[in-house]
Amino acid sequence: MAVPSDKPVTLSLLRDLPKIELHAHLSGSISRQCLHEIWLRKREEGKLPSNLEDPLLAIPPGKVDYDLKTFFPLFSNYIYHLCFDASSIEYSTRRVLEDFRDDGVVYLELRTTPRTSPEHGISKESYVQLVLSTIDAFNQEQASSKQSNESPFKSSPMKTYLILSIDRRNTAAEAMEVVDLALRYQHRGVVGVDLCGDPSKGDVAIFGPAFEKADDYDLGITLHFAESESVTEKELQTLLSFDPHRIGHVIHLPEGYREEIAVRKLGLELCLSCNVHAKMITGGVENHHFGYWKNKGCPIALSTDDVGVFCSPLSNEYFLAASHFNLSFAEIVQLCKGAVEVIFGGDEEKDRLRSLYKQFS
Ligand SMILES: CNc1ncnc2c1ncn2[C@@H]1O[C@H](COP(=O)(O)O)[C@@H](O)[C@H]1O
Repeated sequence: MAVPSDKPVTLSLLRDLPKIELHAHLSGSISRQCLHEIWLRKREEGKLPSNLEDPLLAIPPGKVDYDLKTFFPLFSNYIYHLCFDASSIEYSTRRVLEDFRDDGVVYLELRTTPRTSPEHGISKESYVQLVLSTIDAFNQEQASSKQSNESPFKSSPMKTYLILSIDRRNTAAEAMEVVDLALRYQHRGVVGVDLCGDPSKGDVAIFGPAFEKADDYDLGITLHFAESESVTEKELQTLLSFDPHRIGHVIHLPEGYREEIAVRKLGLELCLSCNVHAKMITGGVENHHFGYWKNKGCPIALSTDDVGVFCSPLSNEYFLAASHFNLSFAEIVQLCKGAVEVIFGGDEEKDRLRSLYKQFS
């Protein structure tokens, strides 16, 4: 039965709406509550690095005003000191998956930067294996579990895939290592590679060979693009020369780039709350460049970026878009349908998602 698409757009309707999340960083998606639980457990086991503050104090609930200067150190100075061994990486990954599923996400591309924790026997490869085995187990449970009847929409299990991130501080060799890992685990659900990290760091030109290889072997390519005001045209040209399928944030664009992006019909991963709270844009949601892009023909995937830090689940991102840009439910569904076309998970997944959205008249 078709669901009428003129329903009033409420947050609860948007929670039930089957959603696609394409831009979510694993470590940034861990809730404070989950970090707190890990902290308690590590303290009990006597494994807590000395003086590591309780997450509920270090990242106080309700605090979302992290800007680009205070945001990146959260990971290297704090979160990675809590999630450093197999049990904490597995536990946090699972909780992240549950949070997305509980918010009505039916297709998730989670991204993470392979990292090492030598004292705990974690190499970049075993880190990727740990995350993938947690995703595998979750995907299997999902496939075999009964879906809730409470939702007004025909529900579907959440299916998760992995994107491996190259950090802008990586060397060319480290970037190539990420691509090689992505290729080695393509058969286990790694679908793409990303370029992320502090936009004030590094020279992206050194990553050319890594992205060329990713492209040669049909990995999806997504790049953080024009995140900071200091971005140069040279950098944007270099990034476009990597032939990305999707780009994230897409904020500080010099003249001419909008047209180029529209001609290429690149998938845009737009993160409203993150950009507002981190002051990456001037003003509030109503000033977000989603307003510019919404009718320009590029598929848009509204995304959370780091829901653990900015505290706005995907349903809320859709709600913000609907309320600030006056979108009807039919327009929201249309937005979701657009995102289907730029997923990296292959034709079978696209068919599953297309048929899911067919229920809306
Ligand atoms: C403003 N938004 C952003 N811009 C750029 N990079 C970001 C980001 N949010 C997160 N990351 C990248 O993701 C890592 C944490 O997750 P993983 O350990 O990889 O799972 C951060 O260290 C940063 O490099």
